[in-house]
Amino acid sequence: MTGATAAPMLEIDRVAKRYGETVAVADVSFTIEKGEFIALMGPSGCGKTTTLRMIAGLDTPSEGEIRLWGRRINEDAPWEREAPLVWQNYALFPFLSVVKNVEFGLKQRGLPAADRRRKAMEWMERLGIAGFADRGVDQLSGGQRQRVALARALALEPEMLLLDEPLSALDPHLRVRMQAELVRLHRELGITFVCVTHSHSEAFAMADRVVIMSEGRVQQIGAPREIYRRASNRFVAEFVGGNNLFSGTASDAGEGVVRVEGAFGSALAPRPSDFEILDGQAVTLVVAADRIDLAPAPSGTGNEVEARVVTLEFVGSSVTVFLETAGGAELRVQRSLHQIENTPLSPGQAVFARWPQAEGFFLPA
Ligand SMILES: Nc1ncnc2c1ncn2[C@@H]1O[C@H](COP(=O)(O)OP(=O)(O)OP(=O)(O)O)[C@@H](O)[C@H]1O
Repeated sequence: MTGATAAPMLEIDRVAKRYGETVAVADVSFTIEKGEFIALMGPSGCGKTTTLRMIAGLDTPSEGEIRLWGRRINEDAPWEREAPLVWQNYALFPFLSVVKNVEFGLKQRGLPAADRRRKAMEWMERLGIAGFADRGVDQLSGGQRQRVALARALALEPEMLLLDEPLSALDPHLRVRMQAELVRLHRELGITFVCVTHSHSEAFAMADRVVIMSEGRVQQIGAPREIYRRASNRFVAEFVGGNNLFSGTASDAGEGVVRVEGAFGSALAPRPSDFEILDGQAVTLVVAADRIDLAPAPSGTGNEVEARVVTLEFVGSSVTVFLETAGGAELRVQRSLHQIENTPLSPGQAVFARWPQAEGFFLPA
């Protein structure tokens, strides 16, 4: 459409979806700009698939409005929207060959046979599956099937591609490769991607912005780094993982600095600019586990907490050190395997956990 000057590509405006008594989506608003890669992420049942289905036109909102380039599309049927959904492999037609699967949408659109074959082959070449054109889809691996599903959707040249857990059926090794492939395709094609996932690593590795949902509501929207480094509430801080949430009592430490004292020990952190913290108020200080250092002796500078190593957890080349502070609070620190090898730690060992003042931030009450 013309005339709509700065309207975002897609607007989800106070959308709710109820199925009888069940509230699948309570109140969701966010916008998507053309060319973005958006990930909808949250725990099972938070309403992310329902949100995607409403964007696709497979479900109609009970309340609110969905606008594409400023135009309400609540009542538009899926085929009236330039947004084919790539579901997982089960959505491929097992009785059709690979090329017929890829051609399917083009045939529905009435494209002549020669044109749709040419277009299908182009996309299959691009996705590295042209060699399987005449195979049945049940003779393909998970990754190949995922490529067929992608080729089928992309052949329609959508403005926006909606992906529901596109990588969940793949083994971990293949998942990482397909993840890189999706990022590459997104960059090359300039199409807007909206992807539902419950996987942190997928969302944070692929998306420009992540929408974190819980119980049918948006908890935070932001670039992956922003969400990791500045969770806006307790749910997000806990959900993204890797954070310490220290409870304590606040007191003024002068010059834009707040002191927090609690079972974890005592620490200073910058006073937040967007909400107030009063003396004596109960607060939660967040410090990312990978921003804390461990040392055998106190240095006498910065935030320092005495603690004892409880256990170590090794996942790949990353090590999480679980500690207990002198006051009995839990503390976790993330190290690389390399760091642990250089400075071995063992359960029961006494250490000093330290972090720069600026690394801590407060959650709003
Ligand atoms: N057709 C339906 N009828 C009744 N309830 C539904 C329907 N679809 C979804 N729900 C409910 O709405 C809530 C949100 O579902 P939704 O599928 O959107 O969650 P999700 O975040 O995608 O979860 P998952 O990661 O498990 O797929 C759930 O409690 C679900 O049981």
